[in-house]
Amino acid sequence: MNISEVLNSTRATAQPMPYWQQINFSELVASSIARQLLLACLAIICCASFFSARKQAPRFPGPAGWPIIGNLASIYHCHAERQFYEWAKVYGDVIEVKFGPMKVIVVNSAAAAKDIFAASATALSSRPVFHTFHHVRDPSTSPTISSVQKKSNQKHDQVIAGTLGTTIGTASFGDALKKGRKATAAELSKPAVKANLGKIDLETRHLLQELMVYGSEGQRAVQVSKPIKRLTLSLSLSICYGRRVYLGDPLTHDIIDVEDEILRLRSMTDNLQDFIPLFRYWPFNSYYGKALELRKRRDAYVLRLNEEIEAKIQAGAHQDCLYAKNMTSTHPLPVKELSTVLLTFLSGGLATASSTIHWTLTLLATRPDIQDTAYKAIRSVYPNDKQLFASCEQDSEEVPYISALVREALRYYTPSRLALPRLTVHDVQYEGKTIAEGTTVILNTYACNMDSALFKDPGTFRPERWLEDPDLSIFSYGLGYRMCAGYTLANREMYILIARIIALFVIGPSPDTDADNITGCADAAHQAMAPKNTGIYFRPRDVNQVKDILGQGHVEIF
Ligand code: HEM
Repeated sequence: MNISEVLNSTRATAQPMPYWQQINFSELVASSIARQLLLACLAIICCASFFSARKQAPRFPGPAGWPIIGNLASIYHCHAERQFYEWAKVYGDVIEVKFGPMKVIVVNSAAAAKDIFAASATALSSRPVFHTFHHVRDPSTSPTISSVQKKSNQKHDQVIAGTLGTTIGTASFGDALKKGRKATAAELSKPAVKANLGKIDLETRHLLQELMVYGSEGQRAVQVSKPIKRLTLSLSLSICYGRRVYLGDPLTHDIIDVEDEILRLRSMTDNLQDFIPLFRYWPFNSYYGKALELRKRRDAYVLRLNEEIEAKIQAGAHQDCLYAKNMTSTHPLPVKELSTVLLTFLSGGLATASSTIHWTLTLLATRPDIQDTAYKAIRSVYPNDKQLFASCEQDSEEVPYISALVREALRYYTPSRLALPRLTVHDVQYEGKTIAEGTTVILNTYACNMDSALFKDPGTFRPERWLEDPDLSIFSYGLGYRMCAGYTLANREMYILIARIIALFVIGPSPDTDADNITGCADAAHQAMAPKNTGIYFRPRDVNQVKDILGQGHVEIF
């Protein structure tokens, strides 16, 4: 057979068959049955969720949700706090929404927050447990073991929460929490903060020096996000381990980045797999690998910090710090409780205090009028910078306008806009309705801080409101039993830093600076809301005076 014959014979055999002959009836029947079965299953799931939603009539009003996903489509990856705030205008202060199949109560007004979180404080003393943060399916029993999961030989019942230590803010109610809270509260009390004023002095001087150097004495805009985070991290580490951190050290960046990513995994509105199990089996889902990697990196630096300080203590070369105090105490905390306290310090204020400082500087950059008022207020109390810097050792805040400015920044920007979710351990009654035991409750701190029944013109940034009425409530630190434990430290740190920056520099915006509390956010769904890192100018009011005052502290920033 020659080539043309071969081609002809192939063509002959490749003649298209009649359509009806091509149909494989057995495959068709099988695939259509499979398709119908799939459709039937979906229909059953939809009906079941629809009817179960109807059967358990919601005790609190709220927007209608979709089957399976509930209201997640309206709050995923966007400003959920704003969406809840808008829904509250339609349905009332306390609303019920669905995160997948899970019922969640969201509290959106100052009055309701006080009634529920303050009046029923012990009933709201726990935190819910989430799949990504607390439990991840054991890979040995999982049908979808990813390569990352296979590689790791750790126990997988807990991922982030099962690191060398756990934090107070994520712990469920129980004896361990009570002990951890007691130990942490002691280290964050007023006297403890007073004992650490010298550390706040040093760390704020360090930041001022960085603003001079990185900003070429006011010639260049400074990307302030990392320097501010370094400050808050270094403060925590010097309190806990007697060691400081520098931006030139990769460890600093590692801790800042890991803690930031961990907070992202804790966002209630950004982790669909926490509420819709189907997403845990989506083959391209990277959350599991991410969670394991973060845990590994966090364990590595906690271990490194512990080993370092132990070696220093043995060599007698350590600074005064919590770790050393515990080791030499007659009644030391057990290792687990100590780890909880240390890790709580490390992660507690890192993002929240940093974003409040960052927002305040962003606002000031766009509001020279507020800068002027603040500068005059400082000068009326401290005629020169030496007096201002020496006042750091004082126990009180002597410039009321600066206290009011920080408070207004906490209110208007509300860095932790949905606080941290709570879990009820008893039924809670509110206006004749019941929030049942075991319900997840969210305090919309943003909505409470924007409540027009409490604040006149809530959408306006106006520090004076706190001078007119110093007893106004603020919700940025949460409320009740699990309220923020670190607010005294955070307030002191922010007051000292902001007063010093305003005294030394004129703050200016870069072209993209956006101080709006919604459009200016770097990430709409982050657990700690920070502004975009657009760059800010810090022009020394008097270069020689700044060098003189900073030179007195001998701060090395590298
Ligand atoms: C501007 C700075 C800060 C803000 C806005 C802030 C905000 C919050 C919020 C909203 C909560 C949840 C409260 C609730 O559930 O009602 C919280 C909890 C907590 N914060 Fe802060 N925080 C800040 C700084 C700090 C600092 C500096 C520390 C410690 C170093 C800290 C330690 C804690 C702890 C331990 C909890 C958990 C309390 C518990 O669950 O019992 N915070 N914070």
